[in-house]
Amino acid sequence: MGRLTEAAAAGGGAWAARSAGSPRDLLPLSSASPGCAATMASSEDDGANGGASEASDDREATRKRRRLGFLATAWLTFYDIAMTAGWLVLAIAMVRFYMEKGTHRGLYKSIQKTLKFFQTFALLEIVHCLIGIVPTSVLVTGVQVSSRIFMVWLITHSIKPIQNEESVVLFLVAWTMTEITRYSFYTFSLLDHLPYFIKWARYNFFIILYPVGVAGELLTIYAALPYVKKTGMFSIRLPNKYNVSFDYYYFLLITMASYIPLFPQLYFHMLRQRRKVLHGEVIVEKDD
Ligand SMILES: CCCCCCCCCCCCC[C@@H](O)CC(=O)SCCNC(=O)CCNC(=O)[C@H](O)C(C)(C)COP(=O)(O)OP(=O)(O)OC[C@H]1O[C@@H](n2cnc3c(N)ncnc32)[C@H](O)[C@@H]1OP(=O)(O)O
Repeated sequence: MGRLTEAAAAGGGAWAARSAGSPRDLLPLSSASPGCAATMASSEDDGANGGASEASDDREATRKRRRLGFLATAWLTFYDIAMTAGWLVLAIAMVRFYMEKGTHRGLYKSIQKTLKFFQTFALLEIVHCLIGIVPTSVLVTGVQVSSRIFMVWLITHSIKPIQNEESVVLFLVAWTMTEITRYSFYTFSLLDHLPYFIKWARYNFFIILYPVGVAGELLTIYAALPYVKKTGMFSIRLPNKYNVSFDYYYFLLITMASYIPLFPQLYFHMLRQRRKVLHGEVIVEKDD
């Protein structure tokens, strides 16, 4: 499935190799890595394999924490609790706003500070991958986080006339539901008390929320196009002393087009994670 997935697989493998050292841990569990053929083995139904699978989950979690080290675990626990709380505050603020005003107009303005703070704070996820305290691929996380930062700062914050578009509500709702589930999943996993419904939600909600979020993002960028064209914002015209030109309007068109190759990679990556985590499928890598 192309480069993002390969990088994700490489990231997972590197994590296992870096942090464990036993031959079993050196096996990357993610799908197709470069030079490897992947086959599916063993499967179990959602939650059906109760006892044995939970016991092995617990052992795996304990092993993982031991590998992580106290400081990294403490930091990630703090980070995940803070992020869960931040996105929960955002969800409550959105629901309250809508119940009080009965419209989405003005919603973005009322929650923008919290949104900007917590979404920008998510840049640390790239750092977590880079320093190796989480086994996620830098590339997958980088694409995910940078597209959000781009939406928050270079689109919604910078282009005031689009802040009341319905599409903004679409991605806000999709992001908020996803992040509450995702960060609480990480928190409870680190604390070794992961309720099954959170695990289920983490690996099922995205099936709907990802396309909804992407639709919201693309429609918002689309709505921004006329304004960007008219004002020439963030564009550099020739002639200038550096002899460089940049057209934000075309940049936005290219960004929208880049969703076509990139989004399916993220989506299929999550579908594979879902099969692995919920159905216990192990992707066995075979050397060529
Ligand atoms: C400058 C212009 C840029 C323009 C770019 C244009 C690109 C366009 C394409 C991008 C489209 C994105 C659109 C998007 O913004 C829309 C939405 O988000 S809509 C809402 C729905 N979204 C989702 O569901 C997002 C899901 N995404 C994710 O879950 C992650 O972001 C992702 C990086 C994709 C997940 O990757 P992965 O599955 O590999 O990681 P895991 O979360 O499973 O983590 C792997 C293991 O690491 C542990 N981990 C990770 N982070 C933590 C943490 N903070 N604390 C503790 N542990 C952590 C995790 O538990 C896993 O461990 P294990 O495997 O042992 O269980």
